Amino acid sequence: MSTELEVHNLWHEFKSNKNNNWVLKDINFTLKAGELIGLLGPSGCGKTTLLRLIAGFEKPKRGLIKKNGQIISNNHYLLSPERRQIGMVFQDYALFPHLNVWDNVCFGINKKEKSIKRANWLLNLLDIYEFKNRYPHELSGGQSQRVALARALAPGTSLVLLDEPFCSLDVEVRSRLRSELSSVLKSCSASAILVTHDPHEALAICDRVAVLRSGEIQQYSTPFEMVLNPSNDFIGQFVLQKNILPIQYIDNACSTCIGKLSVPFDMSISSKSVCMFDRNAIRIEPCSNGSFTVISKEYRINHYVYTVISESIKLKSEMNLDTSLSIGDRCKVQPIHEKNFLVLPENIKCKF
Ligand SMILES: Nc1ncnc2c1ncn2[C@@H]1O[C@H](COP(=O)(O)OP(=O)(O)OP(=O)(O)O)[C@@H](O)[C@H]1O
Repeated sequence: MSTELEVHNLWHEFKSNKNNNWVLKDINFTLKAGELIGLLGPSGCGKTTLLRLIAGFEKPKRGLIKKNGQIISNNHYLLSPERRQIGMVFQDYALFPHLNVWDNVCFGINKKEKSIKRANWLLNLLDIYEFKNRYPHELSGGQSQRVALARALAPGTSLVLLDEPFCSLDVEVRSRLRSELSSVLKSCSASAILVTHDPHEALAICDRVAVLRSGEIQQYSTPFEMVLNPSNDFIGQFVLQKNILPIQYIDNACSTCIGKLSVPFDMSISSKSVCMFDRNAIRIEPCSNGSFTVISKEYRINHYVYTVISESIKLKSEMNLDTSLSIGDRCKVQPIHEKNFLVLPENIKCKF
């Protein structure tokens, strides 16, 4: 598979930042032709900035970006956005309000027979052919986003940047559209970068996921590898929604504030080690002198998710619907020993 995009040692700051306050720090990744990669991270971590650098709206302070082997950005060269052959799809659709669906999709393409054929093919592929003559205000959110995707792909684009494209859609439309996305991209032989802050979305549909935190990539791997081998506690907590607890190895046993855990002895366990486990790997029980307090209780279809806190330790526990704890109740937390407790000896640096 050839390489569509390469990002090498990319650093970025905005002019207003005077304290060496980098918004992006030493970003490195490649995108292969036909791949869909996710750019995942919490608000403010630099996802949109990275997308804007790739699109050519900003010049990087250090490092370079290559597309199909050619440099398109470095700190003294910027190929203009319209010459990059990169399509963009935004959260708010950004359709031209005065143009109908057909004219929106055909905007910016030549009106030769081949292009017209492709535009019609895309309208059919995205199931919006019947709305060809409608204006944006006559479309639903899902239909508008389909038009935006068709418009981004119409010029024969080989790379599409999608900035939180499903954010304003309701749950059902969102899940239908995102499950169609990879097959639409494959039909067009296009690669894409999908910006999202939703770990489920990124893990569900992307071939590889880059997780950003405070401008740094924490891990770039397939979803499977991320689940199997998370590189640090941030990946465990933010991406995999796991509990994290500091551990110590005392008297041949792994000790935590919720009791001893049966994890294999590991020479590399240190004072920086943590263990990671699922919400169903602990049980909470009412206990008037327990060291934890319930701070939230959320109803899910067949269980509750409780959040309990003790000093700086916050844990989440999935409990049956017959659990009678309420917010403010004291409780104790016990590990369920048959479950998996993964030890992270120390935060490991990201792998590429
Ligand atoms: N034009 C700008 N000038 C100065 N600072 C900026 C500018 N644009 C973004 N920033 C800052 O850069 C950081 C990263 O912003 P960015 O929009 O890339 O984050 P994000 O991960 O996309 O966030 P969100 O998920 O909330 O959209 C933020 O601290 C933001 O305040």
